[in-house]
Amino acid sequence: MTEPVFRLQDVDVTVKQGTLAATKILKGINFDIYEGDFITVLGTNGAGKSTLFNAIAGNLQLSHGHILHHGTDITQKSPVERTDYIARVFQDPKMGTAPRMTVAENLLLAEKRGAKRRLRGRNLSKEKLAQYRELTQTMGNNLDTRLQTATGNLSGGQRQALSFLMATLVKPELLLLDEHTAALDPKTSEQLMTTTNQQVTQNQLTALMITHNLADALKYGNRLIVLNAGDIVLDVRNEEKAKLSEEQLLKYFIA
Ligand SMILES: Nc1ncnc2c1ncn2[C@@H]1O[C@H](COP(=O)(O)OP(=O)(O)OP(=O)(O)O)[C@@H](O)[C@H]1O
Repeated sequence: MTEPVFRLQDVDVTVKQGTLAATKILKGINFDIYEGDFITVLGTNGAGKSTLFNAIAGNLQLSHGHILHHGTDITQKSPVERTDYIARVFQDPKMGTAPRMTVAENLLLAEKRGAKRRLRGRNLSKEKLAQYRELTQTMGNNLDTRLQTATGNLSGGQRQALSFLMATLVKPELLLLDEHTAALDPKTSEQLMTTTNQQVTQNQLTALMITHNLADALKYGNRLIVLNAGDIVLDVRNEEKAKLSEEQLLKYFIA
């Protein structure tokens, strides 16, 4: 197998809250992420899924272990430095977009990822708007008709679709999807999940997607992991993943 894009080596994350004793949330995680992997991430509440994302994105310090990016140790790199190659979409539609800026302005800002971020003026050329219209049409939820609307006035589904586009406009080396459809109604959630799958597979994105939906975890991606009490207890790919059933997965959710 080729070299992983990201490698987690013996990763522990320990947190201390106030006077309480320190708690180890991630326990000796060893995990390789390969280019083109689309990994669904399952686990009970509190298993450590978001903590895993926070560790990868640099929002939480490791108490032990290393994170490598193409073999280079990035353990001490800040979250901002890591945004050059890691993008994230959160569960909350309010995160990830600037509410007072229009859809088009948010997209323009997203284009600056990895480069100077300052938005010089807000002059969007006709060509740029046409390009954004085409791009937003791919989400199939009328976002293309709201390019000049302030993001704060969008529906939750449109705002999540915009967050997804912003995270992927400049292709990240790793896309972290943190239950990004969970706050949406069933129909909108399914629609965003379908377009997510299309975009991830068509653009050969490398992605981790946390979900509590067993059917989605089985249906999407080439690989599936289950976290339990801070450790990866199942890691399957391709044929092995295709053979898994919801019943087999349910075993991991019984205390
Ligand atoms: N910064 C922190 N400080 C203290 N405790 C934390 C911190 N981050 C996470 N925890 C605790 O670590 C445990 C794992 O949390 P985490 O959010 O990673 O779980 P999760 O698997 O994403 O759960 P859920 O499915 O409910 O979102 C929880 O008990 C949580 O309270």
